Formats: sequence, C-alpha cells, structure tokens
Amino acid sequence: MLQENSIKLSSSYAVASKVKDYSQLMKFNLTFMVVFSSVVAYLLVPGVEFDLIKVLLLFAGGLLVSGSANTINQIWEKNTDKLMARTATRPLPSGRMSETEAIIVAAVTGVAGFLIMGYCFNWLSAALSLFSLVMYGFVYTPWKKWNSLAVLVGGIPGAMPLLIGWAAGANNLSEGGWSLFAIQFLWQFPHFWAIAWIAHKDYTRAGFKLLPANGEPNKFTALQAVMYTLLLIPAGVAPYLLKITGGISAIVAILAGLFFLYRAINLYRKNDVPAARKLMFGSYIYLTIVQLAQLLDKA
Ligand code: HEM
Ligand SMILES: CC(C)=CCC/C(C)=C/CC/C(C)=C/COP(=O)(O)OP(=O)(O)O
Repeated sequence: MLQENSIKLSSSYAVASKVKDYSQLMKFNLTFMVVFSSVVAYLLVPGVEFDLIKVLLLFAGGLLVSGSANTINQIWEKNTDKLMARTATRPLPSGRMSETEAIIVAAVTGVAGFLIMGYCFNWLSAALSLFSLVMYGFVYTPWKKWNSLAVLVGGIPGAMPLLIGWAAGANNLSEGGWSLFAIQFLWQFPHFWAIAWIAHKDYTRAGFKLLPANGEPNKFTALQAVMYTLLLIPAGVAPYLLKITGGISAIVAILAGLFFLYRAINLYRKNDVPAARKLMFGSYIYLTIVQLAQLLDKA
C-alpha cells in the first residue's frame, strides 16, 4: 500500500516536472503574450466576428508554431544557456532533456501549427508563420552571436504574430495589419534593452553583445529606449486613424505610451538596474493594456 502510494506520488511528480520542462522549452509566458497579440489582430479585422472555435484554433496554431520556434532557439543555445544564471535551469542546458527529444518536439509542433494555420485559416497565415519560425530559429538565433543588429532582426518574427493574426482573418496584408505590426515592432526595443540591462553580466559571460552599438548599459542605451517609446505614441494612434479601432483605445494608447516613455526617461536619468527593471515591467504593462483596449474598442 505504502509502496503503491509512493509509486503514484513519484509518477505524478514526473508528469508535473515534464509539464514544467515543456513549458520552459516553449517559453510559455512569452509565447502566450505573442499568441494573444495574434488573436487581437485576428479579431480586429473588419467583418471578423468572435467565434470561440476559431479563436481556440488560432491559439493552438500560434502556440504550436511559437513553441516550435522557441524550442529550435534553445537547441541552438544549449551551450550558451549553460553559462547564464537566467537560462541555466532550462531543460536542455541542465541535461533534463535530450537534444533528440527537443528536435522531435520542434518538428512535430512546427508541422502541426503550420497545418492548423493552413487548413483552419489560410495558407497566407501559414506561410507567414513558417517565415517567422525560420526568421527566429534560423536567422535571429545564430545572429545573436555576431552583433546587436540581431535585435532588429528578431523584431521581425517578434511582431509578425500580428500580421499572422490579421492574415488569418483577412487573407491579405492590408494597412490595418501593418499598423498593429508597427506597435509591437517598436515596443520590442525598450522591452529587450531593459532586460539586457538587467542581465548584462550574464550576457557578457556568454559572449553576447546585444545592447545598441555593442555597448555597455549607459545613457546612450537609455536614450535609444526613450526614442522608441516616443515613436510608440504616434504608432499607437495609427490603428484609430486607419479606422480599425475607436477613439477610446487611441487615448489609452497615448496614456500608456506616456507611462512607458516616463519609465524610459527614468532609466536615462537614473542609469541603474532598478530603473531598468521598472522599464521591463512597464513594457509588459504597456502592451497588455494597449492590446486589451484595442480588442474591446474595435471600430
Ligand atoms: C526583438 C524581440 C525580443 C527580444 C530580443 C526579447 C527578449 C526577451 C528575453 C531575453 C526575455 C527573458 C527575460 C528573462 O529571462 O527574465 C524576454 C522575456 C519576455 N518577453 Fe521578450 N523579447 C522580444 C520580443 C517579445 C515579444 C514580441 C513578446 C510578446 C509580445 C515578448 C514577451 C515577453 C514576455 C512575456 C517575457 C517574460 C517571460 C517570462 O517571464 O517567463 N517578447 N524577452
Ligand atoms: C509565429 C512565430 C514563429 C513567432 C515567433 C515569435 C517569437 C518566438 C518571438 C520572440 C522574439 C524574440 C526575438 C525573443 C527573444 O529570444 P532570445 O533568444 O533573445 O531569448 P532567450 O535569451 O531568453 O533565449
């Protein structure tokens, strides 16, 4: 009886730790936010009505493709991830998962996500998903080792989920989709530089130079972050000007933009890790609020 209970306990522990490994492998939080942005774009397409099944399918397709892309990223980075405190406990660098298992996961999820997008939506959205996966897994990831331009390159797959969602609903790439793409594209720079500022020692140890001009965290980095948060304010109004969203969400985007700008200016003034951390959290707050407001305020 006692033995039976302990077998049950250890097998449920094994299941829980496998779930955790898979969640780390697909970078669940990041992937969730990416997929949420895709669903928002889909639902903002003029004429698209809320349909739970479609939304769930888009969630599933996005989760699978983005999960696959993140798995490919971690296969490449197994050795450098071992060198950073932030990433050393991931399943591959810690040795909890074999590379073969990760390759199988990446292939199965990538193909499944691509097919869901193609059969349940259209082949334009499937092709864009594949393009994003290749850009992230096979262009951005190796590029990270060369220079900081990688962040610009990574910004393309990072913002593509909006075009994928738009294409899933509209079967075209009209201005509305691009205006949503622009917001997430610009957003990523302050988002990432705040993170790279906090984790600077980790990145240096692993040989990554991802701050602007291969630099150190300093006023120049902060100024670049200020510039992008500033650009986000007009970009945030574009979906309203294109009659995709209403006036209230445009006001929310301006206010959230001012808040994000304030946090970037604060980093410029203070030049320290606590200010960078505030900017990083500010980035999550900004994007969540703006995309929720857009979703609730469809024109
Ligand atoms: C150039 C593009 C991007 C770069 C270089 C980048 C980089 C990073 C890095 C290095 C982390 C890890 C932080 C940590 O370990 O504490 C991170 C976290 C995160 N990123 Fe990004 N990111 C980019 C784009 C995006 C996009 C497009 C989204 C979603 C829309 C996003 C959402 C997130 C979220 C939610 C987290 C937190 C993950 C967690 O706490 O588990 N990122 N990002
Ligand atoms: C539809 C589709 C395929 C979308 C791809 C979406 C995606 C994965 C976007 C993330 C963008 C990005 C550059 C993240 C940073 O990775 P990193 O390698 O700098 O992070 P790390 O150091 O934590 O591994």
